[in-house]
Amino acid sequence: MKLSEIFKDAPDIEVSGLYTDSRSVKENGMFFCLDGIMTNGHKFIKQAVKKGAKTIVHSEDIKTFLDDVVYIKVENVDTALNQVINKFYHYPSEELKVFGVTGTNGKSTVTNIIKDIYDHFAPCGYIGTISIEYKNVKMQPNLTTPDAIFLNRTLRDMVDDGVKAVALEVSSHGLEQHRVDAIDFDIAVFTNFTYDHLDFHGTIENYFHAKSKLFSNLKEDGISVLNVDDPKYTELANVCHGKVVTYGIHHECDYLAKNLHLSMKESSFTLVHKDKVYPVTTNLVAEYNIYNLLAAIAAIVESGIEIEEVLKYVGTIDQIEGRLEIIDEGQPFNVIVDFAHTPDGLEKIFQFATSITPEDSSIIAVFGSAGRRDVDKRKVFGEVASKFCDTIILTEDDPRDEDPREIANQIKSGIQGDARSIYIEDRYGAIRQAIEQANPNDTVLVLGKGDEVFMYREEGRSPWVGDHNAAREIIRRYYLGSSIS
Ligand SMILES: CC(=O)N[C@H]1[C@@H](OP(=O)(O)OP(=O)(O)OC[C@H]2O[C@@H](n3ccc(=O)[nH]c3=O)[C@H](O)[C@@H]2O)O[C@H](CO)[C@@H](O)[C@@H]1O[C@H](C)C(=O)N[C@@H](C)C(=O)N[C@H](CCC(=O)O)C(=O)O
Ligand SMILES: Nc1ncnc2c1ncn2[C@@H]1O[C@H](COP(=O)(O)OP(=O)(O)OP(=O)(O)O)[C@@H](O)[C@H]1O
Repeated sequence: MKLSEIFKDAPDIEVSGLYTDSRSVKENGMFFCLDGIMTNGHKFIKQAVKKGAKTIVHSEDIKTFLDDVVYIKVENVDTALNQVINKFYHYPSEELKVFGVTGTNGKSTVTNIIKDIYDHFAPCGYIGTISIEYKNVKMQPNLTTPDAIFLNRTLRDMVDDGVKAVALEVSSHGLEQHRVDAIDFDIAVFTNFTYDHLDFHGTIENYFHAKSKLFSNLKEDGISVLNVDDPKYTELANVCHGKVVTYGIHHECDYLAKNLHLSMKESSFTLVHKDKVYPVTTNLVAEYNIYNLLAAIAAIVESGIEIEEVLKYVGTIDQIEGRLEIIDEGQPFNVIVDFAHTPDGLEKIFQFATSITPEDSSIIAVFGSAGRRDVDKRKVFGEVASKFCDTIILTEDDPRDEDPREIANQIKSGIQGDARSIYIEDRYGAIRQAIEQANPNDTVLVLGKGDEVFMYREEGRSPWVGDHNAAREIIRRYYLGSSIS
């Protein structure tokens, strides 16, 4: 594309690509100087030019102008970037039905359910923590919500590949850092709001404000799908732009689940919508997943698909990797791998474990807490776990450059009552200990990493076998004593 097609009165030079990182700039690229947390893109103009940048978009004054480079000064580089992205990639999100899902917990689950169901009607993509997926493409993401350039390039690829809708996980970081400012959202979904990410946002108010941007910035004919049972519902409803629809279990709402029956294998409930009742049976288990399912059903129905059609597919939703993943190798006790990594997420999975574990049996939980992230939640993890668990095995979970034993001690400081806790640094060893000590009917919970097959250590991201693979292998090899196929 020509620079003159992007900026009025600019020279007629070719722009080959858009970049915010000087290290990845290519010949004839346009480099945007963003001010970040660690550093400032304005410092890397020389490097960007050396790598081939011919246009620099900046907001700060430039001391030395380099030859053969076009400098474009703007008021706000983030705003300019998002406007240019849309021109450069030809407004891809306007050609898609875009579902944006935000909230503390449940984003991956709700987006995956939306994709799973919507795919029955038209090809739907998914972008989030677990993967980036559409048609035959499946990629491992670096972030939950990708940076704006990558995100819009991917959406353009989706459109060109015939994809009609996308379910996008929208993190509070992504909202705060303008990663989704170029996206034309049709439906914005709110799951819930509890404590998380205060290391980044500083205060709970800032965290909520970041989340609420998805709804307050929605277009006039956009639709917000809100959890009526969440304490933040009213506050959020007040800032929503466009139509608001609600879902829930405990308050009157547009998509109401009543008469819940929950078991280890499936859940059923009566869905009340527009004075009609629909019996629903789903393979999703645990009450919080009823909320996730309601959010997805509401979003898809509001996007224009008949409710009767949508409900045909809720019984066979694909297992979402690492989310309440039941590991069944024939052992006489429950083993569940789950991505719970917030106090509320932990509480919810412990409640589920309590509901499936006989009173005279034990709940054994294996978990840690991430290094360099939300230090204050560690003690709370201990408090929550000790309310529900008989044995707590503390272990490493993305320690980064922190000492995992010190993190475990901070979790331990919250443990109260009779719960027994031990520390086994090696995560594989910790899972093995839990499985070897489990008695029939006990429940073993392996929490915090979900489907992740990497671990952030001091030296960076290193491979990890994955909790689900570790649990399966340990059950077969050490518990059942059979060889691995
Ligand atoms: C805290 C955070 O979100 N940081 C993101 C942010 O980094 P930053 O603001 O520190 O950027 P910076 O390093 O100061 O650099 C400023 C600018 O200079 C540029 N630069 C920098 C160095 C250089 O040599 N050349 C250069 O051009 C950078 O590309 C950037 O444009 O902008 C970067 C570029 O887009 C992101 O890669 C980076 O994500 C980091 C890697 C990250 O780990 N983010 C996590 C916390 C995150 O966003 N997580 C949420 C999900 C959370 C959840 O729900 O669990 C997510 O959406 O993934
Ligand atoms: N609706 C919910 N309410 C409370 N907890 C939930 C809910 N849905 C999922 N969880 C818990 O949170 C964990 C993470 O779920 P999920 O990956 O869907 O959330 P997320 O918001 O995408 O998290 P992240 O952005 O950190 O990946 C689950 O493994 C489960 O323990």
